[in-house]
Amino acid sequence: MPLEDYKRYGRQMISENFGLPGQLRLRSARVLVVGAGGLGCPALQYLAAAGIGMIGVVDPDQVDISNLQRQVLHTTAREGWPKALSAKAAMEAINPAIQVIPHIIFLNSSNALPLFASYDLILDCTDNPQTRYLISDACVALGKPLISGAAIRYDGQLCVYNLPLRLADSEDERGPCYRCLWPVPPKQEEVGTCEEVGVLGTVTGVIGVLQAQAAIQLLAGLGPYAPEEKAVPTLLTYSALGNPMFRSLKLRPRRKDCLACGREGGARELVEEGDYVAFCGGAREDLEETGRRTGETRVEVQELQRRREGAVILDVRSKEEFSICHLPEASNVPLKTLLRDPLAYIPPGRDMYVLCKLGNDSQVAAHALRTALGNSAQVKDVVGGLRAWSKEIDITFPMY
Ligand SMILES: Nc1ncnc2c1ncn2[C@@H]1O[C@H](COP(=O)(O)OP(=O)(O)OP(=O)(O)O)[C@@H](O)[C@H]1O
Repeated sequence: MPLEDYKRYGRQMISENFGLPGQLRLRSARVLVVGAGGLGCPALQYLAAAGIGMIGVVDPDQVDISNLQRQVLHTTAREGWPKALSAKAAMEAINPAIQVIPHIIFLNSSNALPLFASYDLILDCTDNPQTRYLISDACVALGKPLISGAAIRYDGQLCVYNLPLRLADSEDERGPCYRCLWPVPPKQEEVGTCEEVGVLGTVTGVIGVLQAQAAIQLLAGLGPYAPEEKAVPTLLTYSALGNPMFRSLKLRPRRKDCLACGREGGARELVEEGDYVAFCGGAREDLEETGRRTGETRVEVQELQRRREGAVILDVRSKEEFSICHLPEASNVPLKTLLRDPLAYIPPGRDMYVLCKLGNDSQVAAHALRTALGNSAQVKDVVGGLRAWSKEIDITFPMY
């Protein structure tokens, strides 16, 4: 190990059971982080600082100002950069001795297996169920441990899937995979993104750092991952507003009937079939094909602008979002409240325009209102929501 590394890593090397062997294991490790967003940034930051020899960063997205509240490797000056390159720049500024490999690609079933093959360990720092299933299946197919994080609103989760249980010998006994725990994907309407339902930067920070911590422990063989121990797979949940904030659940062993890890070659077949979007309920834009979007019942923001005077405008965002900004004529009934009793919100005989931030929730709300009314064209939803309004009608309207 180069002389300067003794100084750089001294504080962690003197920690009990870490030593020079621990540092050398980190130095020769290859870790792949999928997603350089809210979870990926803190995870990458600590992996880089700790001296992981080779770190791959997968993300096709570009840095946006709305990312900076939590995606701590990116900067205002790097707005518009590919996140993988921005992360690389930040990580190399912390630690120039490591190798950072940016992959500016969307992970899919064609590229996952060849990409994962060159790494020892995978971190899932993404934000959508189809990618989570794909990453887990690819890890099972290649026998790689998967450190998975998730965070939304004030809550987060951490789990190490496909965990080798006996690290000292070659017996390939492993803990459950993502599909063992979640054989059925969540319903689309239950999956909220950070953009839709919000997240605190510190919450993604806690979980991302815990992912890096699990990676370091696993690679250096510390604590529950020490070679003489038998690792116990657990699901750690974190709730910033909870008491206690952390809970740890011991996981059941692998499911014998798991489609991925329950049968030889199952995971590889799943990756090769590549049916992840359909498995998770189709692309969200599929709402367009369900018949909810028709010329008669969807209007562009220009039409809302023409008809806003005297019209009933129902804004179905949360009360917090409504308090940030709203059209002066609009009244607020959050989607969840509206869905409990849609009929209660319909003004007799007047046209109603349903509005939200992006134009997704308003479709769901308008559909519920029309169904309650017996398919009336009286209820219309506004394509593109307030984002379209702020782009096309009023550029001074705040967008968040
Ligand atoms: N299949 C995938 N391949 C590579 N990266 C992915 C994939 N799916 C998601 N990601 C990345 O994971 C990251 C998740 O970050 P985060 O949850 O903070 O959301 P975001 O998309 O950056 O922000 P927001 O939801 O606020 O728009 C994103 O940068 C996204 O591009």
